[in-house]
Amino acid sequence: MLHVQELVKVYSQRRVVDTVSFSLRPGTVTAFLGPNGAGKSTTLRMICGLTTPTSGTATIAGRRFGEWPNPAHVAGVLLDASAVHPGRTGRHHLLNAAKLMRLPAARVDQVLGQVGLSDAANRRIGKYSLGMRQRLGIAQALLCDPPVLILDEPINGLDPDGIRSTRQLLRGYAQRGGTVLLSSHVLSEVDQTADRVVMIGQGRVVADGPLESFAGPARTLIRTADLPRLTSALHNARLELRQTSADGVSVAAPMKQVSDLAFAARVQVLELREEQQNLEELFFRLTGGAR
Ligand SMILES: Nc1ncnc2c1ncn2[C@@H]1O[C@H](COP(=O)(O)OP(=O)(O)OP(=O)(O)O)[C@@H](O)[C@H]1O
Repeated sequence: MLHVQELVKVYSQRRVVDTVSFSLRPGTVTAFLGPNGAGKSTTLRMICGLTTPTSGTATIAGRRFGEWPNPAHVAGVLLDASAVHPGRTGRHHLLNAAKLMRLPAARVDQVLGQVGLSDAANRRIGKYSLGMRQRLGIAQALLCDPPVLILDEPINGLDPDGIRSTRQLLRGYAQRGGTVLLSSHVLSEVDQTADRVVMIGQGRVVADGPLESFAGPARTLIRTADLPRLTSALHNARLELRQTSADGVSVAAPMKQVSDLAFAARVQVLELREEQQNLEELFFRLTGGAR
């Protein structure tokens, strides 16, 4: 459905995108993940025909995106959620887009409902939060009900409710056979949304695989009123640990195991939670520390 083949972009003699290749199948959500400046947006812009590749090709359903007579029917794109007129209302903005695409006004209300913006539809975009603009951008990408969605950092700026509903929306879209490519620089943003991760660093794909293959060994953060007693119990269980604060340690074990050990050691637990996977650490692990 979407094929990226050896895409290269050189700016000022620097390869900001360096021989990037991947193919996406219908029915999947793929996260294009990498630190700031890794080359994600440039790759997405090349896929959408907004930036000319130095070499390589990107096709959607067999043709370059810009070669399709009605590209919005082939792929819905959200690259910059701030590129909207602040004086217009959300509904007005989408009605204009719908008119250009010869879609009925009723479709606008459908997509506004899909992204949870019905109540804010008649407010000026200038009064929208970043998260609301992101959702408006997703609504616009959905207007023609295209088989492919390409979204640059769509979860950035969303509140927890917005993240949850966007996840459900994208998962549902993929379950109905859609193909989603979304970029992010935060692993935890995409870990419940994506099936697959293509990770990019310094313009190169450094890893590509199912999401599960990216999860490192589970770690748990625990804070306690009696750290010496807890660390002694953790050492006895032969667990690797590192101190993170005056009263806390990070333990290389699942939360249940750490909780059981703390209980058995009879220490008072002040905080217990799974440690968030750190993208920088993950990136180092995947690249063998070479940057
Ligand atoms: N038009 C341009 N001219 C020169 N350099 C550019 C241009 N566009 C992007 N770059 C550079 O290319 C590199 C990759 O940028 P890109 O925006 O693709 O990264 P990104 O992974 O999307 O990062 P971010 O998450 O910060 O947007 C950066 O070093 C950026 O400064």
